[in-house]
Amino acid sequence: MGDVIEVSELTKRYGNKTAVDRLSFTVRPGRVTGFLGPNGAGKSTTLRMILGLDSPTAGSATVGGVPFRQHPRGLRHVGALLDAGHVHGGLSASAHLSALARSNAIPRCRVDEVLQEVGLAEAASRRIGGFSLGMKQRLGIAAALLGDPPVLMFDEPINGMDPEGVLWVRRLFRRLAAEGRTVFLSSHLMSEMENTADQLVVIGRGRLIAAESVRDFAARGTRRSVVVGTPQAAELAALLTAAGASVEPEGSAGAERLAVTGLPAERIGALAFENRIQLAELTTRTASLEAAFMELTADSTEYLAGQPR
Ligand SMILES: Nc1ncnc2c1ncn2[C@@H]1O[C@H](COP(=O)(O)OP(=O)(O)OP(=O)(O)O)[C@@H](O)[C@H]1O
Repeated sequence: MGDVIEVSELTKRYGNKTAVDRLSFTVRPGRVTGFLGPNGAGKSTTLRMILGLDSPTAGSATVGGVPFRQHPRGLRHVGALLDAGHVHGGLSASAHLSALARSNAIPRCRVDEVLQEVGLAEAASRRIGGFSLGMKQRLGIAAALLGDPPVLMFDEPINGMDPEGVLWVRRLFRRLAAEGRTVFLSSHLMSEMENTADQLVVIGRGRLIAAESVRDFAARGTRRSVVVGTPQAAELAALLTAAGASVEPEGSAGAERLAVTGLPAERIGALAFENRIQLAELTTRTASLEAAFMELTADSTEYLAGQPR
């Protein structure tokens, strides 16, 4: 159902500042793709170019093989939330969505459906001016969903949401992807993407840093290790070292936990079993995504501790 978003050698310069630098990546349907980068990395500029709101200095961006501006179906083809604060505060939620529906030839009944969907049915006739940021995000998501589009893009959709809102929006994105849509969302926080996205496009200073699955991205960070708890720590450590693993005691001296790298949990368990060593714990520690992200973008943050770089 979804369409592929294809960004190719996309470049945007403002004067002598290069906001987006020969960026190429593909966003596929049926999964949630996170667009990740520190503040000022060029995410919003890229999204605006995909939507045809900014023209590239060089390169191209297409949705379903065609530049977005050439799609006759507009909101019925790509739904987007760019800046939740950028709505007319004097209108009610329902009037705002009705106007959008009219100008995009979307049936009026969709307005009530999407308000219901985002949990704003009760607030439909209230002025948007009095909405919290979280409510404005929900309204922006409602606008993106209005045309029931196969492609959805959201810029920092989780900003300003309360914990319950975050859980709701995660489920919504996952469902939209499961329906076969293309779902592309930006964030500057790895922690937001960790439980939401399947795929990641990571940029820093306008350049591509990584485009891969969340799992592969995590594997780039700290090496995978296995934590083993046992009352026979010294004995097991000797066996594991002999089998080629590297072993570090965990915590304070005399602790009965070992951090093991270089052998998978199954091998460690088998070795212990064969040698009648009792295990109290055997846990594979997955690399922290946050660590991988910090490591990879360390050179690309625009400002470090308030210092322009
Ligand atoms: N209209 C503009 N004129 C000049 N510079 C701009 C303009 N728009 C963006 N920039 C610059 O381009 C760079 C990328 O900005 P962009 O807003 O795309 O980043 P971002 O990754 O979305 O960051 P944030 O999360 O802070 O919004 C920044 O250095 C920004 O200052």
